[in-house]
Amino acid sequence: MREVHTTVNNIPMADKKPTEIASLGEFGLIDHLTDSFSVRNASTLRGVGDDAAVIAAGADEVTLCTTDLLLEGVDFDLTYFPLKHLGYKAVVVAVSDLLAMNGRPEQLLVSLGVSSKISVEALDDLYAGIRFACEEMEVDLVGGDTKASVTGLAIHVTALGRARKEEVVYRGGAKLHDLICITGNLGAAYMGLQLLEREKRVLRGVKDPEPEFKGNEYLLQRYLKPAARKDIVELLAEEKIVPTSMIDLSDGLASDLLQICKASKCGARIYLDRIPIARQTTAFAEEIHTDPVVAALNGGEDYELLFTVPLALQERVMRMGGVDVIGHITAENTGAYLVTPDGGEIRLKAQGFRDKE
Ligand SMILES: Nc1ncnc2c1ncn2[C@@H]1O[C@H](COP(=O)(O)OP(=O)(O)O)[C@@H](O)[C@H]1O
Ligand SMILES: Cc1ncc(C[n+]2csc(CCOP(=O)(O)OP(=O)(O)O)c2C)c(N)n1
Ligand SMILES: [Mg+2]
Repeated sequence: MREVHTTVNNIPMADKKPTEIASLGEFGLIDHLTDSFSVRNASTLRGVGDDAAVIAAGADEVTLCTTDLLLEGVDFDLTYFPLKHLGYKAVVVAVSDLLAMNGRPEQLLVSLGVSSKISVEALDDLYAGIRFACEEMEVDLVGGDTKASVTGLAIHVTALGRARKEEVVYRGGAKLHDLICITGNLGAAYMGLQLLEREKRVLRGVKDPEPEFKGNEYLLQRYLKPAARKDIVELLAEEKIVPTSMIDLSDGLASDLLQICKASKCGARIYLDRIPIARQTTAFAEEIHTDPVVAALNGGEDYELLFTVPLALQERVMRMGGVDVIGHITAENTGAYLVTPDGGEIRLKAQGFRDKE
């Protein structure tokens, strides 16, 4: 009998074992799946590869579009994640990608996969959080889709925004000697997650569990109710600063800075003692015998902004407040490094949450 040779993306299926997703990693998988697509419409100014897609809307304006999927058991655990907070966070995760393009968020579409164990009251709580986020970030809920789910809860948020064409900031615009700036502090959300997971472990099987969160409230807030930095995008506009590149910190500083380096074809030096880390993050990291810097580099879910500006804008950036300069852009062939206080250099590796999966 003749052997059948089907090919999928040029992989002969009859001769080869199926390729495990883990061998590509998430970013490798996205590239593998999307590489063979070309852009057909002149209105698609930027497709796959940045925080949001950029679509022409008139002569000077663009529409920005991004989508994020949150899955129960993967992105959140309903034993300790209040639904109101979850609704709020789902909006933040999507809106943050529009802000990372220097855009104004305007509309949201929210789709749900709802498992039978979820009550109408629980969904009311989820939507109270979504409503609160819509009011705070001045966005309109304009649609979505609702289905029963046979697995857990799935929340899928698409966010649309707008920007002037020349003000859109891409990942790929960082230039040699630019300053690397970040907002807020890093690693707190990851420590909040560690705290919640610890209390869940300790209190497993206890009838009326009373988790111990005293002194760590800030960590919980950063994990359960992160802020989208719309204030920073507004401040940048007030100061008339258009960053050369920008990304939101969802996957951890190391992984996200490497995305800037890859897209901008550059290297980077960041200084360990300049990475802002909150007191509670350091204290809790010590308590559980982990390194707060590792949490900042690889923890993820901070939803702060990382951007680069020309050296000449240092004073203006510092004047904004809430922004720290943590390093500078170097030539591509010098790689991306973390410089320790004793002058040691550690090569940055993408060890974000997703790369460990
Ligand atoms: N399954 C997919 N099909 C097409 N494009 C995708 C897919 N998954 C992710 N992307 C695109 O790949 C890029 C990187 O995705 P991701 O790292 O999730 O971005 P972000 O962290 O900013 O949300 C984005 O432009 C995103 O739209
Ligand atoms: C139960 C649980 N386990 C692990 C995590 C950690 N976690 C989930 S997503 C994520 C980073 C963001 O990744 P992704 O959803 O791919 O965001 P994107 O880059 O697409 O914006 C992290 C650190 C979590 N929040 N909850
Ligand atoms: Mg992003």
